[in-house]
Amino acid sequence: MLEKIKTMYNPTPGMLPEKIGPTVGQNIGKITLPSTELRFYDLGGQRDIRSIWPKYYDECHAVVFVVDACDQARLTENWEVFDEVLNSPRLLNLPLLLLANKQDAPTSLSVAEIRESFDAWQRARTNRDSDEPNPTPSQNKGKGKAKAIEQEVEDVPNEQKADSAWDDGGAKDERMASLDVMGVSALEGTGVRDAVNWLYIRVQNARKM
Ligand SMILES: Nc1nc2c(ncn2[C@@H]2O[C@H](COP(=O)(O)OP(=O)(O)OP(=O)(O)O)[C@@H](O)[C@H]2O)c(=O)[nH]1
Ligand SMILES: [Mg+2]
Repeated sequence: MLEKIKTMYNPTPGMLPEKIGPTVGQNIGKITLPSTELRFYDLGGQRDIRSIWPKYYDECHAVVFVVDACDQARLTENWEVFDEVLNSPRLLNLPLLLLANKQDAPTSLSVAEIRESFDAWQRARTNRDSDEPNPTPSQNKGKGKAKAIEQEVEDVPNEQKADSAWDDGGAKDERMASLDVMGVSALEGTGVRDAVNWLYIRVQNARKM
């Protein structure tokens, strides 16, 4: 994606798709637009590399999350990761764009399907969460209700506790309602200018506020 952006906006083209390997660490790119320079930090998506993402959160002005719209088998994993990004307090007020990549491929999910997949994943999680504090009578025997609830609270990982204690004033819900999803093909370049324009406008607007 970043290499395509470089090719489309810079005098020196970015790497050709066949030369691109998995991103280990970061790739940096810069494009110049009227009265603005956009600097991109492309971070690898592999599991072990994701832990470096938060190191970039304080400095960035917008986030673009690229999903492989052909890889349906990994969508659940994808949404788990995306949800973490979405809920990172340090990113909460920044422009966030979800890109459904590989729109050139016949098997790719459309923007509408990607959005629906995320919504469905969220609904399933909400249902799961509301089902959880429901121990079976045999599990509950002798413990009493209060004990059972206490146990559940203890089971919540520390990170999650901090997260739920943190009051975002409804910002998460607002973000979900206004989440922008766009279709792109990093291979063919379709949708890439729309995505860059989106970033350009949103970053400029955020600056004015
Ligand atoms: N058909 C199609 N294939 C693509 C497109 N973009 C990337 N690919 C292919 O998908 C594979 C992974 O591409 P990468 O650019 O390495 O993906 P990435 O998201 O940067 O992966 P990491 O760097 O590991 O995070 C490669 O085989 C690419 O050729 C696209 O728009 N269309
Ligand atoms: Mg990469």
